[in-house]
Amino acid sequence: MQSEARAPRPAARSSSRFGAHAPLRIGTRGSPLALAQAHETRARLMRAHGLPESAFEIVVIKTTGDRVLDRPLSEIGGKGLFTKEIEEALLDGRIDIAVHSMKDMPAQQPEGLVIACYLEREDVRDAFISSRHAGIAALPPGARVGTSSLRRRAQLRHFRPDLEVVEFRGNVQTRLRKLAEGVAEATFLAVAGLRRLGMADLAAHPIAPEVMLPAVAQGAIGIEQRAADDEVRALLAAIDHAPTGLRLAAERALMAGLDGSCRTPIGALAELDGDRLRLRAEILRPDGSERLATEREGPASDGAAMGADAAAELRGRAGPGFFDWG
Ligand SMILES: NCc1[nH]cc(CCC(=O)O)c1CC(=O)O
Repeated sequence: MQSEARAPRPAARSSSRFGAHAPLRIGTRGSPLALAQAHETRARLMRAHGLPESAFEIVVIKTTGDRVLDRPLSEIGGKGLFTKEIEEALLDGRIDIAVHSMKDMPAQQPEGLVIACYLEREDVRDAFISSRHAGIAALPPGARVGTSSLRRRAQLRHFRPDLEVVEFRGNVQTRLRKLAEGVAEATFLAVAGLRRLGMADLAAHPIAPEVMLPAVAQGAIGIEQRAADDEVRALLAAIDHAPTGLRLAAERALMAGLDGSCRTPIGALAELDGDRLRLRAEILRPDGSERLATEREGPASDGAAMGADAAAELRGRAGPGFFDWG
């Protein structure tokens, strides 16, 4: 392959099945954020392996979550609203890898697929977005706040029960338009998504995790592949950020232990300090009337066990019906 011969750091992959004539097919949703993440993944692979852009093909796949825009995600139900169609394409061999916002990924992947590669995690915080107010505490009594996230809704109502929450769906651009139209006084967006979209200036008011603990895996991009595809596994190993994987192992084990989905208000954040990991976790009643929080600290390699243990504690304290609307 001529292009590889020209590369500054030729990868030891002369027998690779990928190249300009058989590009590595990268599956992604078509939203601006998803495309930005797919482009970032491609750029990292190009750099790590000295490959030209023509060695990759970006394949856009429409998911149920993209198709149904008039109802809250929590109502459509089912797991993996943003991932099912993409995973089918992976299993069918129509794509070779899939780039995901890990926040939107169910705790378990279908048989035959794995996430073995994470890009370095971005800022994990939510940003408070409003043209008139500087933060949750500054909102006038009874103000309307737009969000479609059960977690953000519950956390907000826990902190400010007077506020009215209105349903806010659609991608980042749609939500900002609704805000400009005055449908609500404020909304929330992940700092990470805004940065990836080149809209970091909108994230002027990040919210401390103590006030709004982020969603499991917020700010992390994961790359899914067929479990048996060793060539892809080796290719991706060069761009894997291991500390991010350790943090997500803890948070995703927590979610699995709580049977978490879009319908359960869960916040979680694992942070590394050297080889120690600290996991903070909380669950809330959907109306925000009660919040149960816990923490674990231990060796970074024990994240999954810590997540499972924290989940068991919270499940026990919550009892049945905790996640039902009260
Ligand atoms: N649920 C949609 C979604 N999935 C990932 C992000 C942001 C980027 C990230 O957290 O990695 C967003 C938008 C948002 O919550 O503001």
